[in-house]
Amino acid sequence: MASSSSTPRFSANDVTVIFFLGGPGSGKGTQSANLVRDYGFVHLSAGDLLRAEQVREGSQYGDMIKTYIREGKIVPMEVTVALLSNAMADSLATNPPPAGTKARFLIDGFPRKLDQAVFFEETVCVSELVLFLDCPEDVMESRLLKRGETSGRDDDNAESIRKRFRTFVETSMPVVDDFQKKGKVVAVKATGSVDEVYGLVKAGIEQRGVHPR
Ligand SMILES: Nc1ncnc2c1ncn2[C@@H]1O[C@H](COP(=O)(O)OP(=O)(O)O)[C@@H](O)[C@H]1O
Ligand SMILES: O=c1ccn([C@@H]2O[C@H](COP(=O)(O)OP(=O)(O)O)[C@@H](O)[C@H]2O)c(=O)[nH]1
Ligand SMILES: [Mg+2]
Repeated sequence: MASSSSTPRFSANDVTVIFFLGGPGSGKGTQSANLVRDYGFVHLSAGDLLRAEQVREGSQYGDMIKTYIREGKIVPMEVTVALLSNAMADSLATNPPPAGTKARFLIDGFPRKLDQAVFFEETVCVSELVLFLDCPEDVMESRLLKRGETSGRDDDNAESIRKRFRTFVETSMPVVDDFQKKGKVVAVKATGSVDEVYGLVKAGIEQRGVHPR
């Protein structure tokens, strides 16, 4: 039987996609800001896009997203992949990369499940690298509880954090392990200060040929 093959919406010849993974509170959002500043990445946080969709007037997904996020569950991938794909298209239309350069997308907090990784790479774009922040749960927990004092996020509480950790171990780490087998992972120890972690991040990606822009 002929196998069906789809062409991704964006060619890896035109855009560079780096997935940015790590447990909740490992520092993805914080380090993303550094990477945007120094490497010209467009930062797309799957969680931020879902939270924006949750409160968007007229969204049919608002209640569903709210429940999934509070329970630390993974929103059905069609929703998240559509948000990411459309955000990439919007960015390319409104803020194209300098002539002769490829647009760089840093996709933060995605893919969190193996089927999302496969679906995204088949339909949107093949990734170049996976940057992984490796951080123990006790460190992530204390960061998240502190973040919860001001974030206003209804998943930054002890009960939701426990559920998010469970989802991360059971569902998201297998994605990292799969990309590891393909030789695509740059793993960084994320327990140091923000500056220390960033130093390791920079060294890791530059070793893979990603340089400041
Ligand atoms: N290296 C670090 N040391 C101490 N606190 C950190 C560090 N990196 C991030 N934080 C803080 O920890 C919390 C979680 O970081 P964040 O970047 O939002 O992580 P993630 O996006 O992976 O959940 C934030 O309040 C952030 O300010
Ligand atoms: O691809 C994704 C990314 C996020 N989420 C949901 O959004 C929440 C928050 O994700 P975010 O990346 O913002 O959390 P962080 O890791 O930064 O704390 C997750 O727990 C999930 O419920 C999801 O369903 N699919
Ligand atoms: Mg984040």
